[in-house]
Amino acid sequence: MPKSSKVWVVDDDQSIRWVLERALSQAGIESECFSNGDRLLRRLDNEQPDVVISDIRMPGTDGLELLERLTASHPRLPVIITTAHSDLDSAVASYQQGAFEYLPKPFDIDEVIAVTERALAHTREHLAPADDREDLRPGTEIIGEAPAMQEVFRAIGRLAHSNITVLINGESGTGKELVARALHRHSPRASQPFIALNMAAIPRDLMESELFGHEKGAFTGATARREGRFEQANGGTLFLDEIGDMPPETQTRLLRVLADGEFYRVGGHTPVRVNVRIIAATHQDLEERVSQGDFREDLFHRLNVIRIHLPRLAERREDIPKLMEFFFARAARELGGETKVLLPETERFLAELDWPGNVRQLENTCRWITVMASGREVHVSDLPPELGRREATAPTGEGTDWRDLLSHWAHNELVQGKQHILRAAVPAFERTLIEVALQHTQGRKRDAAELLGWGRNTLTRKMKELAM
Ligand SMILES: Nc1ncnc2c1ncn2[C@@H]1O[C@H](COP(=O)(O)OP(=O)(O)OP(=O)(O)O)[C@@H](O)[C@H]1O
Repeated sequence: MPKSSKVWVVDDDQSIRWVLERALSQAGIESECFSNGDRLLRRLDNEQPDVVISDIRMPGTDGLELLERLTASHPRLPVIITTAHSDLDSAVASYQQGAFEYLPKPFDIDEVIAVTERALAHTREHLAPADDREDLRPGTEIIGEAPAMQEVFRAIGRLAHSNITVLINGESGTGKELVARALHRHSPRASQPFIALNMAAIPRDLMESELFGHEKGAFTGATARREGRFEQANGGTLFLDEIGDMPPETQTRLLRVLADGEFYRVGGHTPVRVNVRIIAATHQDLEERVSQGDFREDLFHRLNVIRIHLPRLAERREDIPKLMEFFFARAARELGGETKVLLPETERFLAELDWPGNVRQLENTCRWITVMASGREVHVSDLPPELGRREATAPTGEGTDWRDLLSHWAHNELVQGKQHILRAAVPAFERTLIEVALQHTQGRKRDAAELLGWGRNTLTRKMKELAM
């Protein structure tokens, strides 16, 4: 049986040392605390712990430096890195330098104990972690302190050395492409191309040529030979977004390429060999699509090697303020003007919304506010009307001219890059007036037409057009 195990804890914050020491002792694990990395290193000359838990930021030798020295001198010693500054970079850096685990603060004590016990078991089995370190690459700008996002960061960190196929799941606008790019940037293929392709955006009959390219004369309009995305991504990563929308015949071809590592261009007879890492994403329930016969099961299993789930924004509301701060800074840079800041009540109001468009909707809202709000501080009344801010302003609606609301709406549509906005606005405008007139006349169309200033036939025709 193993001798009594010892965990060394390094943190410059005395209260954290106290909390950890107490929690470990309650779990029956012996520990010893150090206020900085240098002390621990000195002690290491004549003694050795079974596990080290170290903070990442400390005066003197910081967590990453300590980790580097420990992995060099004691490659089998598991080091758990903790950090209050939870960001993707520290997670990835920890794993790249060989950390056993990464724990963002404030931590869940049960999790700390569970991880420590795993690390102790690891030491007992004498399994050395892989020690092929890579340089840390610069910021990836994924904001996420919520536990679910920390899981995502850990997954990216753990996958940093691999070329494995990954399937990313999550609603539209949750950051799937961003995560795919981070996976690529932290992979051995980082210096090679990253090619993104959205299956939902490509017409079905062009999909195969888009993916695999075509030879000259392969079909009408194929006036020259064209490289497909697979060839462009050779050596790098191909990100297949909305994979659930891939038509069955393309699924079959994709499966073959994944199995054989080669394909034929459309109209071609010579096989083309490629080495491409696939990262796929979908907002759909692919298992469900498989069970309905809409997605090939064998392809699903090939893609579903590692799965990363991105939660809806409403499931990580605690990240909303940080995300907004980040998007305000970006919007000010891109669109000009000052960086907006939220007043506390505005922040509270925004943190409670549902955000069906997820992070993308939040980002667009920040752009909108940057252009539209007059002061630097953002009041609830400065928010776009479709966020339902009315309840939060004067309940009577007094002082809110509908033309202001309409103009807010139109600005918002244009900021989002929409076109032909009259097509959406005019029917909505007519529908609203018709509904109100009908309410006033208890549904009598003849009278409602009168109130609107139309003939009865015009009203009937309009209602039909508007499917009312
Ligand atoms: N955690 C995050 N931190 C910072 N920016 C983010 C984050 N998540 C998403 N974004 C930003 O939000 C926008 C939408 O993200 P992205 O395109 O990655 O979403 P998606 O899930 O791929 O959407 P879709 O399925 O509609 O293509 C992008 O501008 C992205 O940079």
